[in-house]
Amino acid sequence: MESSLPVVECFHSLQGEGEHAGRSAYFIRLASCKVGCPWCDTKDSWNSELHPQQSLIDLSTQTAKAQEEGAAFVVITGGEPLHHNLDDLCKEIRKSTLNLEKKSIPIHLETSGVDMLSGKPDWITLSPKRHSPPRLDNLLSCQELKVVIQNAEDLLFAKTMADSIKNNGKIKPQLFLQAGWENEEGQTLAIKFVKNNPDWRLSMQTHKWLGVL
Ligand SMILES: C[S@@+](CC[C@H](N)C(=O)[O-])C[C@H]1O[C@@H](n2cnc3c(N)ncnc32)[C@H](O)[C@@H]1O
Ligand SMILES: Nc1nc2[nH]cc(C(=O)O)c2c(=O)[nH]1
Ligand code: SF4
Ligand SMILES: [Mg+2]
Repeated sequence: MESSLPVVECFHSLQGEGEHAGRSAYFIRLASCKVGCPWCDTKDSWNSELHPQQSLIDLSTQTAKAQEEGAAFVVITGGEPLHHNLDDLCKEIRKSTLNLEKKSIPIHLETSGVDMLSGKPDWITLSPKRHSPPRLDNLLSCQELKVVIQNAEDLLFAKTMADSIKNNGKIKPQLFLQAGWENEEGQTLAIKFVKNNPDWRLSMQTHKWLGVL
């Protein structure tokens, strides 16, 4: 049982990436990541000791306030959020955001998928990493697969991940390539691949282009 979690930041913005890009979302960025991607854009989140603990009640109250202000869903990200057990956080969020129709705010999760799933998210964005591949059960339960492309090996890895889902899974996630930020090679490779492979779409980090959080 967790009553608090280390938090880097919480903010209300637009989802910048993937299928839900452009929609109003409240972000909870949990600290801690041991996956160690060399090009990670949130390295400040890795060491959880640098970030204060916030109570689950505070996090869910903030989420309920954001919902009142228009957030269509909450995104739990990090760091690597599944380094923590998310059951209690998600329970609190569901309780605080329950409306008269007995519906709670949808909970979206951004994860590399290296740890066991928790929290029963409504939407899982799985961004698998070549040097630290995801658990197969996570791969088979995601709604979107979003592979960051820095070089040609990453494209082969993206295809391998999609094939594993096709060969083992029942659900068919939307497939995205996301070019490494400020990586021209990644961008060129991703655009060419998507042009030739209509099952795949390009995910832009639109918030970075716009200069917002
Ligand atoms: C910072 S991660 C946090 C969630 C989780 N640790 C993960 O990797 O999915 C959020 C998203 O940003 C992506 N990302 C991180 N650094 C990036 C970069 N330099 N360029 C493009 N995407 C990046 C990740 O692959 C992931 O999809
Ligand atoms: N606007 C915005 N959209 C995002 N989608 C995923 C993000 C993340 O860091 O997980 C992110 C982020 O940091 N900002
Ligand atoms: S798994 Fe996510 S947070 Fe961790 S290093 Fe990789 S991109 Fe960064
Ligand atoms: Mg981000």
